[in-house]
Order: sequence, then C-alpha cells, then structure tokens
Amino acid sequence: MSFRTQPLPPARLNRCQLFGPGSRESLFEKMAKSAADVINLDLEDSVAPADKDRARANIIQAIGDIDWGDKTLSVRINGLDTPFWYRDVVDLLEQAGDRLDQIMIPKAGNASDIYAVDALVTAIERAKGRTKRINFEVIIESAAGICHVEEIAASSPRMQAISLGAADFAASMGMATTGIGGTQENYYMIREGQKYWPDPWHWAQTAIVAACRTHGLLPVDGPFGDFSDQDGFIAQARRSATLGMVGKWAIHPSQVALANEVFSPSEAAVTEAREILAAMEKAKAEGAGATVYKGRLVDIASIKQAEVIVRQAELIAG
Ligand SMILES: CC(=O)SCCNC(=O)CCNC(=O)[C@H](O)C(C)(C)COP(=O)(O)OP(=O)(O)OC[C@H]1O[C@@H](n2cnc3c(N)ncnc32)[C@H](O)[C@@H]1OP(=O)(O)O
Ligand SMILES: O=CC(=O)O
Ligand SMILES: [Mg+2]
Repeated sequence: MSFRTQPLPPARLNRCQLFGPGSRESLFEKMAKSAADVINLDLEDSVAPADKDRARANIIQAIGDIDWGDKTLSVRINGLDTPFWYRDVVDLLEQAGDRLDQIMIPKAGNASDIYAVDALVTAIERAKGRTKRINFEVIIESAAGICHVEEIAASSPRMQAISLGAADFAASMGMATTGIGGTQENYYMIREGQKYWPDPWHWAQTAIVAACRTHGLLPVDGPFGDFSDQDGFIAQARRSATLGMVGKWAIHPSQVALANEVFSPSEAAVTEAREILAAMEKAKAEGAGATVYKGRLVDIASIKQAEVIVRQAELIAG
C-alpha cells in the first residue's frame, strides 16, 4: 500500500443519471420529478446540429425555472472536436443560474482536454463573479480516453465522476457491434458445445473504477440502449456494481427504478455488513485481527469491505 491513503469520492448519491435531449424541453419537468439522483440535460449526441442553439437556450431557461429538488444537475456539453463546445460553456457559465452543479465533458481523450475546459470555466467564473464552483464529470468513450483514463481522473480538482460511454467507445475501438452496452451475441466462449457469454465491457470498466478510486471520483456505468430489455439492464448494472461502480445512466424513465434498486444495498446486505463490523469489533477487543463469521474468514480487510456497504446505506438514509 502506498503511504498515500485512498481519497473517498464525493459523498453524494449517483445511483442513476437520467438523460434527456436539450431539444425536448417537454421532458424536463418529468426528469425533475423522477427518482434519479443526477439529471443530465444533453447538448451533445441526442441533439441534432441544427437544434444546438435552441437546446442551449432551453436548458439555460430550465436550470432557473424548474425545481430540480436535491438532484445533482449536470449538462453534457459537446465534444472538443466540434465547433459547439465553447459556446456551450460560455453561454451556460454566463447565463445559467447557480442551480447548475456540473458539466459533463464527452469523448475526453487526455488530461489537456479537461485543462482546456477548466481554463475557460475558470475565466468565466471569475469574470462573472460566480461563487459556486462548477464541477466536472467526464465520459470515457474512445480508445484515447481509455488509454489516458488515469491522467484524466487526476486532471482537475473539479473532477467528480467518470462514466463509460459504451456506444462511442465501441465505435472508437472498431468493435463489431451496434448494440449499446450489455451482452454481445458474438462475444462468446465455447466449452463442451455450450456457449458462454463473457462481458466485453469488463476491462474498460475496471480501468475506470481503478482510476476513479485512485483519485477519489465516482465511477459510473453509461447507457444501456435497449430499454425494452429490463433483465439485460439489470444484469449489466449488477456486473458494474460488483466491479465497484456506483451507478448507471438511464436513457429512458423505465430504467431509473432498476438502477436505483441495483445500486442500493439490500437490507440483508446492510445487516450482514453491520454484523461483520460487530464481529470484528469483538475480535479486536479480544486482540485478534481475524475471526469467523457464518463459517467464513473475516479480517481487517473485511471491515473496509463492510464499510463500503454501510456508507452507501447511510447516504441513502440521508
Ligand atoms: C449514447 C448516448 O449518448 S445516451 C445519452 C443521450 N441520449 C438521450 O439523452 C436519450 C434520452 N431518451 C430519449 O430521448 C427518449 O427516452 C427516447 C427517444 C429513447 C424515447 O422517447 P419516447 O419515444 O418519447 O419514449 P416513450 O414514448 O416510451 O416515453 C414514455 C413516457 O416517458 C417520457 N420520457 C421519455 N423519455 C424520457 C426521459 N429521458 N426523461 C423523462 N421522461 C421521458 C415520455 O415523455 C412519456 O411520457 P408520458 O407517458 O407522460 O407521455
Ligand atoms: O455517450 C455515451 C455513449 O455511450 O457513447
Ligand atoms: Mg457518446
């Protein structure tokens, strides 16, 4: 273990991020009333180029007009490879009210991309006297992004979260699929005539989780495109949660409850975690570093594992 202790991520819920196109303002009230922890108003890929100006104006208006409750409110700007992104940042920072919490930077390729947005945001915050710091979340969705994920995680004190964007990631990697996330038909192993479908997103997710955990950020799983496939969504979300991700995007309201369920520890899991902590307290009092709980080893590392679950339960309880 390095002498540097691992920083904790921001202490806020991020079980579900609900997306909606900035050009469909009729969805905004519904998004605000949803059970998602984070709202992402989109200026990027769900908005046609001809609608960018209108979507920007809609979002700026809605940030001030709509009651977003205690949700984290984020706007996804356009990528740095487009002519739109600087206008997104300038208009948002100059015109949107203080209710805006976060900017989502898509298709980040390296730390300099974040530096560029940080420089612009910082200048406008100073010029306009904005006192509430705008935070950043980033999507890793390119070959360059995954190669540089650790430097991206470390790139700015504004950084709060990183998501995997399976659609653009697949395109950038040249993956032979048009599916957005989930099991891929042709990605299988075969043994004794039986097919078995491994998880093609596993390694990228793990790289994101490691970078986020190293730098105290929230690792998040991105979209699952087939919103009629609830079992597929749940399976994908459960794998992500098992790997250490804290939440998942919803690209349709039907996915919000599913994400909240998967990323909230069950009562049984919380009870077990508290029992492990109690068993270890007893062991420590008796001078032992390890003990037996329900027939299995628990030791000092088990305390940290149990604390992950208890911390999440406490966040949910408020
Ligand atoms: C790869 C990526 O970058 S993913 C991130 C970017 N993509 C997005 O933001 C897309 C977000 N999702 C959407 O735009 C839409 O949900 C679509 C296009 C997928 C489907 O839209 P629709 O055909 O209108 O969905 P559907 O008819 O099933 O909607 C059912 C209800 O949910 C509402 N609804 C649909 N999408 C949303 C949403 N994102 N947020 C809140 N409510 C929504 C509809 O208005 C409708 O409400 P009603 O019952 O009061 O009439
Ligand atoms: O932006 C998200 C993606 O999957 O691409
Ligand atoms: Mg994308």
